[in-house]
Amino acid sequence: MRNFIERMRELGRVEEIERPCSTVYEAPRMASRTDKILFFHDLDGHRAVMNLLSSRGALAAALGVEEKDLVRHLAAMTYSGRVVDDGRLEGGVPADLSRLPIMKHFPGDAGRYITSGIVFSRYNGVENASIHRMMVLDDHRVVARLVEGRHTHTLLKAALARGEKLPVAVTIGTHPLVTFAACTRVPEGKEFAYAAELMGGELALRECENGVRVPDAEIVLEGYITAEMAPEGPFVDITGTYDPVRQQHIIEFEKMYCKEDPIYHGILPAGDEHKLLMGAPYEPKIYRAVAEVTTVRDVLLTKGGAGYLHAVIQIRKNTQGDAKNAIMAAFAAHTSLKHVVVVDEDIDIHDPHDVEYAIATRVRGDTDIMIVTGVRGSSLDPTRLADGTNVKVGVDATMVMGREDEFKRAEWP
Ligand SMILES: C=C(C)CCOP(=O)(O)O
Ligand SMILES: [Mn+2]
Repeated sequence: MRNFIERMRELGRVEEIERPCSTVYEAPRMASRTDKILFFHDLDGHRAVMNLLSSRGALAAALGVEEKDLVRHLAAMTYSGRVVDDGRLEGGVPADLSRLPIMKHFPGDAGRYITSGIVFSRYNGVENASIHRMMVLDDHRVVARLVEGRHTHTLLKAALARGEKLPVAVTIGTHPLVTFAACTRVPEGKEFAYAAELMGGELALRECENGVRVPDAEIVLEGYITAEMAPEGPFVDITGTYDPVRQQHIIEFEKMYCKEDPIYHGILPAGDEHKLLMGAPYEPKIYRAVAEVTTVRDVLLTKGGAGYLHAVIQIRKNTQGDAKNAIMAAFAAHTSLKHVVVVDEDIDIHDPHDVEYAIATRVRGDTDIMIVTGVRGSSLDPTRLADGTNVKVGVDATMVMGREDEFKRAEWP
């Protein structure tokens, strides 16, 4: 992470905050007003960064590609990087969360939340990595939101069924591409290989005392997810609304490992970094799925759609029904997706006005809108029903094939 910050410094993308700042609302509010990296030198006495990866430009820079090639580049990945064994993680001390500048973000949040913690777990030979929001209970315990049916939850269930706890190590302050890999729903056990591939081919891992392996990080918290539960939330998540209280599992930390003068990383809920990390990993997945049914050009999860619920897909139609097939492929690739608009190649998917123009001139409400009811939607969408189902809408905003001349915008020679 330090190398990445240094590179962003050279690009003029880091704002140094030398004055003392508070972890309660002040730092989160400052992060909401810029997409530059904020480097706090005194966040309640500690060093911390926010907005580490808060623009597509930053992600492209981290990957060493042009922004316009981002989705195509990611869609070509094969989850095939190499993991290098770097021995044991040394220097652990008893866990003490009071030594970290953990923030309270919004007034109605139930407490302080770790928002960038990657939960690495290992059970029965299967390893997983994913971010979970974690509400602090005391100096060594948090309660974590584990979405049912996802990998961490599945591994936990397997451990609990055998009367065991799930060994985990939570890292804070990793290279942003490692974080990006952890935010991607890869096939089971492929997170390290994907992170290594994104990083250029290799990723070194160290093993904690409980057997869990972790990449380089500013802070590592080692412990177990237990059978014990506690109320978690309310918490402002990706939509900027309060996600309600649920009973969730408690993580008990026994040890922590810190670099010298560690740099804590806080992700602002519903901020640009959160949107990028939660949404952008689905763009290549949707790209690949749509490529199976037609010629796909580009995919974007829009900021207005909370970076997570709305997709715009640019295709070149080969047959008249292609846009509808693309809609179905997208919903299958990202089950939390709610609304999707499919456009032609002449529409700039990064320009909301252009997308609206396509909707205005290429959509007939009776034939071009697909409504799917009773499907699994995002647990974070305020319109979901209690059973988790929701309604999805697909909009075919492409020209009718064979009648292109009637839809094409006039141009000067
Ligand atoms: C941050 C959370 C709770 C992940 C949301 O996952 P989803 O319900 O699958 O959209
Ligand atoms: Mn996984």
